[in-house]
Amino acid sequence: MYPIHVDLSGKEVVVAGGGPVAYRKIRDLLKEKAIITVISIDAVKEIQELHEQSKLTWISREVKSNDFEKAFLIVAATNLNEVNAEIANKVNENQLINVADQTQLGNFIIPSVVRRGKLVLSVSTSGASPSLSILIKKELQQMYSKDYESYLEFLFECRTIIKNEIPKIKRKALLTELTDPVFLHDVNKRYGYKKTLLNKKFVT
Ligand SMILES: C[C@@]1(CC(=O)O)C2=NC(=C\c3[nH]c(c(CCC(=O)O)c3CC(=O)O)Cc3[nH]c(c(CC(=O)O)c3CCC(=O)O)/C=C3\N/C(=C\2)[C@@H](CCC(=O)O)[C@]3(C)CC(=O)O)/[C@H]1CCC(=O)O
Ligand SMILES: NC(=O)c1ccc[n+]([C@@H]2O[C@H](COP(=O)([O-])OP(=O)(O)OC[C@H]3O[C@@H](n4cnc5c(N)ncnc54)[C@H](O)[C@@H]3O)[C@@H](O)[C@H]2O)c1
Repeated sequence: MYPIHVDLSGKEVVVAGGGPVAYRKIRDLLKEKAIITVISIDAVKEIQELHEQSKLTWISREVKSNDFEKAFLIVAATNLNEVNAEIANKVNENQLINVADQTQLGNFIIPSVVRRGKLVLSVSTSGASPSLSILIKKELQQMYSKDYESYLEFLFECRTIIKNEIPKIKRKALLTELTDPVFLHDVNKRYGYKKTLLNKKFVT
């Protein structure tokens, strides 16, 4: 599987099933500002509440074959193997589909994720062991402190200045210099560096 990070804002997502597994996926999809429709005979109370708050649309019935036509991304998470398999069979080859109980029938896997602002660390075992993914995620949570969030903002700001203001030939060295670990914890060093960078822009 080819790992990519996809922008789901404003995209139509259809989730089949309304149990705890569907809800876990929905919670993360909502953070991505996807437009979510849940089609499920019944649904856990969290999904019902999200529907009442107009944060998603829950249609309370069995899935039908044309429910998925307009979806950019589909999650098949009913508790029935044959229903999930039928959904995978119906979608067209340009749609993204995750099948919660039969990975091989879908074309993407949902990883375990650690977020530190712009830093996104995602772990997958290619379906071999979700439990190991969770364990590795916890190790990464320990290794990558919350400091990374503001550090990434600093890196982003500096890189934007470098890309916009510094001639191409000088960029690579500056971009490499930026990843010096000294900037991770020392906010004053970040401030100093940014000032130097802004000065450089006028002399180059
Ligand atoms: C990471 C995470 C993302 C998420 O779902 O948000 C995720 N599973 C999580 C939790 C979890 N899943 C399971 C348990 C029980 C313990 C265990 O069995 O180990 C727990 C633990 C718990 O619930 O605490 C059981 C399980 N999972 C799958 C099957 C079906 C099968 O294997 O065929 C079964 C057996 C069902 C049964 O018994 O019938 C399938 C998949 N689960 C995946 C992802 C994909 C592979 C990821 C990878 O490549 O590693 C994949 C292939 C499909 C997919 O969903 O894309 C999320 C952790 C979020 C976090 O906390 O970070
Ligand atoms: N991928 C994962 O991370 C993972 C983890 C654990 C379990 N699973 C698998 O995911 C599936 C769902 O787990 P769960 O605990 O949420 O199950 P669940 O039984 O709690 O919920 C199933 C949902 O599917 C709905 N449903 C059933 N048939 C339907 C149909 N024809 N049309 C529409 N909705 C229908 C039910 O109303 C219910 O809301 C199971 O097959 C389980 O083995 C996947």
